[in-house]
Amino acid sequence: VMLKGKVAVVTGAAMGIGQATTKLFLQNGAKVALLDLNERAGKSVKKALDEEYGPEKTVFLQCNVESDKDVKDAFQTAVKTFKGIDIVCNNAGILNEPEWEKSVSINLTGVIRVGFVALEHMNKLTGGRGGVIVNTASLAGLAPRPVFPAYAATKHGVVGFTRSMAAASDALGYGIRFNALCPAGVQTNLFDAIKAQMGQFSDLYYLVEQSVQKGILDVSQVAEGALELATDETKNGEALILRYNEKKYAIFPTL
Ligand SMILES: NC(=O)C1=CN([C@@H]2O[C@H](COP(=O)(O)OP(=O)(O)OC[C@H]3O[C@@H](n4cnc5c(N)ncnc54)[C@H](O)[C@@H]3O)[C@@H](O)[C@H]2O)C=CC1
Ligand SMILES: CCCCCC(=O)/C=C/C=C\C/C=C\C/C=C\CCCC(=O)O
Repeated sequence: VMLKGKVAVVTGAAMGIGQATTKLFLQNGAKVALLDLNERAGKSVKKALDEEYGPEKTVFLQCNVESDKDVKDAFQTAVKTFKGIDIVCNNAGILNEPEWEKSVSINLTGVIRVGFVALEHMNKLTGGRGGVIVNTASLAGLAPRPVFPAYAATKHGVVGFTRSMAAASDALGYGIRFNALCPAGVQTNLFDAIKAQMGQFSDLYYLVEQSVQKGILDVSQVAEGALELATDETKNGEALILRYNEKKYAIFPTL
């Protein structure tokens, strides 16, 4: 129970990596506010979690990370319900090359929006109790990926935002750690829909097939990575790379 007494907010919590992270955090004693656009899936997950952990451990809040009002309202309700926030998993994301502007809006603008709203509540300088923000980027945030360039751009943005906020937090004394999770392919709905979502790059689908042949991650492995970044107090401004049978921290050039 590494998270006893802690309160977490997870975006994109209704499915995939967000749902697995929510479950692992609950198993470790945290209370979790589940934020997701998909109300039906969110309510159904909440119902299942109520049976396993008790209704007081979670709250589901419908929230579109593209909406300032939704995000502010959801954080306010989470703080009121659980008396503060210690951990935020900024995880909601899509992969849709034809709708690249929407991808930027959710994957990058949404992560920045949620990060800044979280900061208002968690910043030690303004009455918060500090904590940690784990942003779900991707391996596509660290290396070029011809199979989905716009998605890769959003994820590079997430890594850059995370590392910059970590440095700002250090310099200003927010008491908040910022880390990025960088997984390779993970078995989720997003992964299953990949070919159609590649749009004009779908001729490169064979590269995805080649990569997948080596193996693909389970959501539980990514959730373990999120837990490590959330609990290891020595990690700030780090990017944790998760690949099939491999886990390591990214080494960045000092410029
Ligand atoms: N599946 C994979 O291979 C990998 C996924 N990732 C990243 O992990 C994160 C989670 O992805 P998965 O679990 O695979 O996807 P998923 O599609 O299984 O789940 C994503 C969740 O985010 C929610 N969501 C989508 N747009 C939203 C919005 N505007 N506001 C609030 N919630 C929204 C969805 O309703 C869904 O519940 C994403 O950021 C994705 O880019 C990173 C590396 C690999
Ligand atoms: C290796 C990049 C992993 C990016 C993972 C991600 O964020 C979403 C992936 C969704 C589906 C595809 C899954 C695995 C294979 C992905 C990319 C293969 C890249 C091949 C290449 O660019 O050479």
